[in-house]
Parts: sequence; C-alpha cells; structure tokens
Amino acid sequence: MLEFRDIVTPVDCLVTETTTLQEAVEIFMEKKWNLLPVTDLERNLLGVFTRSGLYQMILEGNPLETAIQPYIKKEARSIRIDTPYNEIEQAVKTSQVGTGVVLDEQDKVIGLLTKTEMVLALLKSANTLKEQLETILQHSNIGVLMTDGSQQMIYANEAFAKISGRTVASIMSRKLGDIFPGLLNGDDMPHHYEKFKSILHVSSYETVNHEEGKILLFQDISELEKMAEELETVKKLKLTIETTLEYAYDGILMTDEKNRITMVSPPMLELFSLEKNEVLHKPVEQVLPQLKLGNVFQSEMAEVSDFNEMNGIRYIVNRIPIKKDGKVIGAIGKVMFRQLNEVSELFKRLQKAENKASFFHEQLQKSESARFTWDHIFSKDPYMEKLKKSAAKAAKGRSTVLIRGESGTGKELFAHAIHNSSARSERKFIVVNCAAIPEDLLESEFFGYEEGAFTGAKLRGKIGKFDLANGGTLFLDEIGDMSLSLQAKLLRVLQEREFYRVGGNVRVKVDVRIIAATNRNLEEMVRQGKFREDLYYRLNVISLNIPPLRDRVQDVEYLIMELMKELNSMLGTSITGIASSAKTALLRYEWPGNVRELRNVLERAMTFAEHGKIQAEDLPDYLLSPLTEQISLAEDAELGAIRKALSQTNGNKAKAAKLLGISRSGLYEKIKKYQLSV
Ligand SMILES: Nc1ncnc2c1ncn2[C@@H]1O[C@H](COP(=O)(O)OP(=O)(O)OP(=O)(O)O)[C@@H](O)[C@H]1O
Repeated sequence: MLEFRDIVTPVDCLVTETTTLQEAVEIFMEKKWNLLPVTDLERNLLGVFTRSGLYQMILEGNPLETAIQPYIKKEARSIRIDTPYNEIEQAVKTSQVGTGVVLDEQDKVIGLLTKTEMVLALLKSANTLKEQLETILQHSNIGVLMTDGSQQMIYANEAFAKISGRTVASIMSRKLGDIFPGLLNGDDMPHHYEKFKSILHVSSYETVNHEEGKILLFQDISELEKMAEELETVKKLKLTIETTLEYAYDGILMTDEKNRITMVSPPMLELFSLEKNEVLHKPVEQVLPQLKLGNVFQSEMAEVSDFNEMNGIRYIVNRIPIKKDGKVIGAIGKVMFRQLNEVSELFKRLQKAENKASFFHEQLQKSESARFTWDHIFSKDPYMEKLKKSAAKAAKGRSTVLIRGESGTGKELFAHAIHNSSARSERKFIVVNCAAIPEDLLESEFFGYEEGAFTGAKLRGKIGKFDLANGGTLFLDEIGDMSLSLQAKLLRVLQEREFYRVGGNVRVKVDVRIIAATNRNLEEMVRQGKFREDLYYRLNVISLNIPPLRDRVQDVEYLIMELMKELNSMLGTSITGIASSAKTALLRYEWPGNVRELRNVLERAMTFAEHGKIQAEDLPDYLLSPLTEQISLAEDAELGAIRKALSQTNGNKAKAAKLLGISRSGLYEKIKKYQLSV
C-alpha cells in the first residue's frame, strides 16, 4: 500500500524572510521546484516564495543581495503528513495549485508535494499491482482469459493454456470468438463448460476506451471430481465399517488420535449398559476407563487384557493401536465376551463330566460293598423316620427283608443301609437286578457254573452271585421280574441254604442274607399265578413300604437342599441357591419318578445354572407347565382320592377300585388320564 510519506519531496534547505534574491535563484536552479516554503528558524511555515515572485523581483531591478521578504506569499497551501492517503489524492486532484507544503505532526515544514510526484507514484503503484496480479494469475490453478472491448484477446495465463490445450502465444492477438467459438453464450452466470471440464465465470469490465471488456475464469473441476470420487470411496468404506460394527459379534470401538470414540458396536454398548450418544465423541477414559485403551498410545503395541467382569459376564479386551507413518493415530478396542461364555460353559461342563467320571470311578471301586448308610437317606417325613428305625432294627437280625415302593423311592438305598448296619457289614453286598439280566442267563448269574458245563464250550467256571455273597448280603432288585422256574430254585436256596452250580452236582452251602425289592404288586401277581406264593411268604418276613415322594411333601424341600450339597461335591459346582419361581415349580410337581427324578432334575439344573443359583429356566419344560396346573378343582379331588386308595391298598388296583366305588376298567382309565405311575 502506497504511503503518503513515500511521495513527499523532502525540503533539506532553510528559506527565511532574510534569504536574498541570489540565494533564492541558486535554490530554484538546484531544486527545480516551483516554490520555496519560507519558515522561521524553527521551521514554522510563514509563507511561500514562488517562481513568479522571483521573476517579479528581477524585473523590478532588485539587486541580488535584496531580501525576499516583501515578495513572500502568506496564503500558502499546507498538508499534514498524517493525513490519510485517499484524502491527499482527492486534495491534489481538486487543488488549483500544483505544489503544496507538507508539515510534520508538530506543524514543522518537512517537504513538498507536487502533482507530478503524485502521478509518478500512482503509476508506480499501479505497475506494482499489475506485477503482483500477473504473478498470482500465472501461478493460479484458475485459467484466466481477458479481452478488450472488441473481444480481442489481451491476456491468457498458463493455467488456461493447460486447460485449453493451446499455448499462450497461439491464444494471444486473436479474437475470442475465432479460437473459442461459443465460449460466451451471453449468460454471465457461472456454468459448467464441458469442453474444458471446468466451471466458467464470465465478468465484464470497463476498458480505458469505455468499452466492455471480458474476463473469463475457468476453474478446473477434474481435480474436484477426483476428490469427490475419493470422498465417495471413503464414505463407502465408512459405511462398510459401520455395517460391520453393527453386526459384529464382539464389542468393538474405535478412537481417534485424542482417544475419543469415533465408532462403537452395539454389543459393546449392551455389555456396559450404555447408549450410543452417551459415548460417541467422548474420551474413552471418561466413559469406558475399564478398557484401558490409552495404554496403546504409550506402548504403541497391541495387547490383550486379563479376564475382567461386568454384571457377572467375563470378558477380555484386545487393545490395538492404529498407526500411520509410525505414529499412533487412534486405537481399536475389541471386547470378547460371547465366545468366552460359550467356551467357559463348555469348559465347565467338561470339568463337571470329569468330576462325575472320577466320582463314579470311586464308586466302582466300592461296587461290591454297600455304600450307603441311614445318613444317606434324607427325610423329614415322620413315617419315613419310623421306617428307617424299623429297618435299622430289622437289620440286626438275619431275616429276609422285602422292600416295596415305586421306582426311585430309595429301595436300593435302604438295602445298602440295612447291610451296613447289620453284623455282615464287613462282608460283601452283592446286587442283582433281576429285570436287567436275560432270563436264560439268570440261573448261571445266581448259581455260577462248573468248568465245561456247557457242551462244546471250553468255558472256565463262573462264580455265581450266591457264592460271591457268601457271608454277606444279596440284594435282589426287581424280584417281581423273576421267572417262575428261577423263583423255585431261589426258594430252595432260601429254605435249604445250599445250591447246585449249573452243570454241577456238588451241593454248595451258603450263608447269605437276602434283601429283595420290587415296585410290582406281588399280591396281585401271586393271585394271577405269576409269583410263587411260597416264595412271597418266604420273602415277606419283614416288609418295608417306602411311600412315594408326592406323599412326603415336606421331604421335597429338604431333599432339594441335601441333594444339592451332594451334587455340588460330585459335579464340582457351587450352586447354593434356588430362585423362588424354580422352587415353586419343584414343590408343585408330582414326581412320578420320585427321588431319582428329583435328583436328575437337580443335576441337570445345576449343570446349566449360572451365578450360583438355580433359575426356573434351568428346569425342564415339563416341570414348568405341570399337568396338575391344567386339572380343575374337581379333578384335583378325584386325583387325590385315587392316590389315597392306591396307597392304602398297596397299589392293588382291584381293591382300590372297590374302595373308590368304581369299576376296575374305570380306575385304569383314570390312571391313564392322570398319568399315574403305578
Ligand atoms: N431319601 C433319599 N435320600 C437321598 N437320596 C435318595 C433318597 N431316596 C432315593 N434317593 C436317591 O434316588 C435315586 C434312586 O434311589 P434307589 O435306586 O434307591 O431307588 P429304587 O427305589 O431302588 O429305584 P428302582 O425301583 O428304580 O430300582 C438314587 O440316586 C438315590 O440315591
């Protein structure tokens, strides 16, 4: 910007009232000025001595040593140096006089301002401006064309030459319409000029001849298009990442160079119970400090955390730095928890299976001895307590014991306890499940066989269960399933305390205590001729009838607690609680499979239970919508009466039907309807 100071001609000589004509002539000759400012000795302006004053002094014949004082013009035009430049420009344009005196801020004379100097200065500044503009235009990416009033090209820059594919020289000195026909369509609005892949801005200016010249600016948009394409690619990439995050199985979040969250996946929000708008653009340290994602900004290395826990869900964090040119510009935090749960669930199951295997291995070691005592038979039911007491008393003698009761009520448990509290507890306890052994093998199972007993077979002899149990106890489970012929042989052993091995003719003496068990109605079988009456009386010396679990209401709750303790040690679990909804379902259920079923249900639930408590959903579905729920009040009463009748008659359906006053087939129908296990 042009400064006023730059165009002032400094006055370096002192002209006062006493300056002589000679001195004045000499100064005029040297300085070529039109006037001399006249001051006092402090350079305060007193007036001006002009060239015409000088000529007048000479013409009037003043001698050269005459002082100029009488010819000084008092009304001198002066301008302060701090006057703004545009005001000066205006003042010079309108002033009648060609030269003004310039005063400094203290009104002392410092110089002169002439119109010539002003014009020269303006010309110089215009030139500078032109040069600056040309430099800008030459280096600009915008193509520039300029015409005069007759559309004659007067300027084209390199950028335009590049855009149009011509040289500057070939463009210049030609008419615009000749080389670029149709370039000016009369519309001055910026528009897309397809031929040069540019946006064209056309503007008009007034030439020195007052004609309308044109300035055309071409903005190359091929670069812009490339950037737009890149932007589109970036946008697509962002969308891909966002979609991936949306459906990611793990919790994932990304941060920028200031570790502020830029993207986050729904599982991450779900795990930490957060909303997207609570975390987005926030520093990770503020909203999810537990991820410790800031670590990777220091270490610049990916790392994996130890196990952490959130609301009982275990998770691990993968921290990954995002690097650009060796600098960390962000981080990715990946939280794995879903697979972990599955893996740890499988791991848990494996552990439980291993515990179970070792438990059964231990049990196997003890298989030929009675494992259970009275303490293993859990009950709070007064009748059961009485039953245990009488069984314990009976155990002391050597009489045969017959244990009755539905499947899973604990008959075998009683047999074990009887043996263990008998005088034979140190001897063997042998179990034979009469229903599980094929009919044709039962005899040899019981009595064994001699070597070579079977024709053609080079079989070595086999020791039978009676031999094995000698001195101890033989538990005959499911005695009601034994064939009549074997019943006869069994009866003989019981009576004579001796037997013959299969294929043998030597009498073998044995001292075996028999405990038999069945869930069948032996009396009915005797009546039907399916069970020998004499054997029935022989076995039924001491009879223990174990009531079903549904008739021992208080036992259900007690058994749940005791069995849970036992199962915990067997499965290696630490399930101690049970949700009330689950408990209600267990208490409401009818338990057709008795304690065995209850035990199985608990074992399954404890395998599935998380966080130390059995929930309703850990129970099998059939337990949650029990049949009883669908039974009306009247049916409820009917069911109760049938159960009572059956238990009073020891499961004898004929007697029970009589008691109920209905036909036997009617009773069978009801049993089917209520799915009673008898
Ligand atoms: N009172 C009880 N206390 C603890 N566990 C019991 C009790 N009654 C039964 N059980 C358990 O229930 C399961 C079935 O018991 P057990 O085998 O003695 O029944 P069972 O009447 O002999 O059955 P089945 O007639 O089908 O042979 C066993 O796991 C046993 O430990």
